Amino acid sequence: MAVQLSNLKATLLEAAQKAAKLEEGVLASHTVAIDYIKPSQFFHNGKELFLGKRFYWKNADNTKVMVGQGLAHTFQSSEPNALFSIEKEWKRLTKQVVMNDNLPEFGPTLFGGISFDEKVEPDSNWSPFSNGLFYVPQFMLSIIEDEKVFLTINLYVQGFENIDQILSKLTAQENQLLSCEEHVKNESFSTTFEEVNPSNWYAQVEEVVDRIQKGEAEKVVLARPVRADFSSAIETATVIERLTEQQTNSYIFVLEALEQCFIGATPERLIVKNREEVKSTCLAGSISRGKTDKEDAHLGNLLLNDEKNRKEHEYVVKRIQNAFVSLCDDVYVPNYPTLLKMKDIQHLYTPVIGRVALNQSILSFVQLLHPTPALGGEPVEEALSIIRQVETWDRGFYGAPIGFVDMHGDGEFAVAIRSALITDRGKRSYLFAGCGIVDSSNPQAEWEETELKLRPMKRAFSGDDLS
Ligand SMILES: C=C(O[C@H]1C=CC=C(C(=O)O)[C@@H]1O)C(=O)O
Ligand SMILES: [Mg+2]
Repeated sequence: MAVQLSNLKATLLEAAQKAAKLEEGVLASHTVAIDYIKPSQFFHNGKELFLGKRFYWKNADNTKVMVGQGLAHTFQSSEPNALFSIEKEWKRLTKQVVMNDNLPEFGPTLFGGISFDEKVEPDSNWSPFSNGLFYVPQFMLSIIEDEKVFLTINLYVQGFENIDQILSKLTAQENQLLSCEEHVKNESFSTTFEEVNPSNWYAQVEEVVDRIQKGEAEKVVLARPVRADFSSAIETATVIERLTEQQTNSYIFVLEALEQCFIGATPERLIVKNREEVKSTCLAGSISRGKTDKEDAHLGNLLLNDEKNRKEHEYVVKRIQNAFVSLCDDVYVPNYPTLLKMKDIQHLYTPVIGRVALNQSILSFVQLLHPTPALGGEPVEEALSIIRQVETWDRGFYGAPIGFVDMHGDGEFAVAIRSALITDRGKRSYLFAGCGIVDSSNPQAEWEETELKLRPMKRAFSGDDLS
């Protein structure tokens, strides 16, 4: 057994004492080092106990995996400015947190995301997510640099009641989560994909190009959904394993909300903050991968020198750079983009690095940066208003920030693209892909670009190679 009961009990009792004194709930957070367990297995082991209350996160440079199960505390907001109220409550909780003192650097973590456009009322598929949904998990597995493995148990404690009963329940749940009885299967799911209104999408791109040419906006990112129906309920852990294997330099994320499951493998970092250092990524401008190294390099060169793609990219660089300048002391941005290559696609890539005052929280960056022109457009309000008029479906959390913040206000958020919403008890899913429309965009080329962007999720769902 990983967690010493007497130690956990001491943490809970201390939190109970504090809660009684403060006359409000206090978060208890207890972390111990444990033996390695495959994170997809840990996720899978919680299916019975915690379905609908789980999350999964792997960062793109493969240095951190976090898997959350169960809810110690939920932050959900349907108000505008969801992040603002969530941050306020998070600060209150972390100020009073009680932790076991052997690993003080691993306090509690808040994981979740916000919707792409809080002015859009969530449709029935997205309503469990509201405008913002964040979890403090009851159990969290953290794997750092592939070797340091920790289990955190969090509990929101309001008084002394039933601590022994709570302890025995936590122990039983912990045993179930760490056991490896039923392995994750790698079965194929017979899948049919159906474009939701394809001909309409061509007309939408034409309309947006036309409106850009008339000067209503400079760039608008237009997206489209694809529906997938599975012959039998899809296994989320299987999809996680395939994405991990196939999208090695992407973030992999899952956020469950009741019966819905949002999942994806995105290459795009919105922001990472580690003490004074903050980094973002400008990712916009795309071309396919070549079949040979020579063809791949040739395509990369075409992309680096393509006027339309450079323009798409430049809007993103300018905006993120300006946002950083407003919050940071020092900002570094290279003069030219380089290439970021994934399995199916290559992108123009420019990192942005800054230094901030220690008391800035990552959430202020999320608030300021989202939506970047890689997902919204330029100018932002004009682009959002065109998206609201032209797209007839709800993006929900697609294209929006997803990630975590720790008790110091540090953390990391990715942009939730290359993603899908699994619904209908695993029998159906909606995949999403978008592309940056500028004055010279061609509907057919943009269609093909979104096809490339859909491939990782299609491959992970169907189990087919698609190469
Ligand atoms: C909107 C998406 O991609 C963005 C990120 C990288 C490249 C993009 C592009 O070239 O259009 C998009 O701005 C998506 O994958 O759904
Ligand atoms: Mg593009």
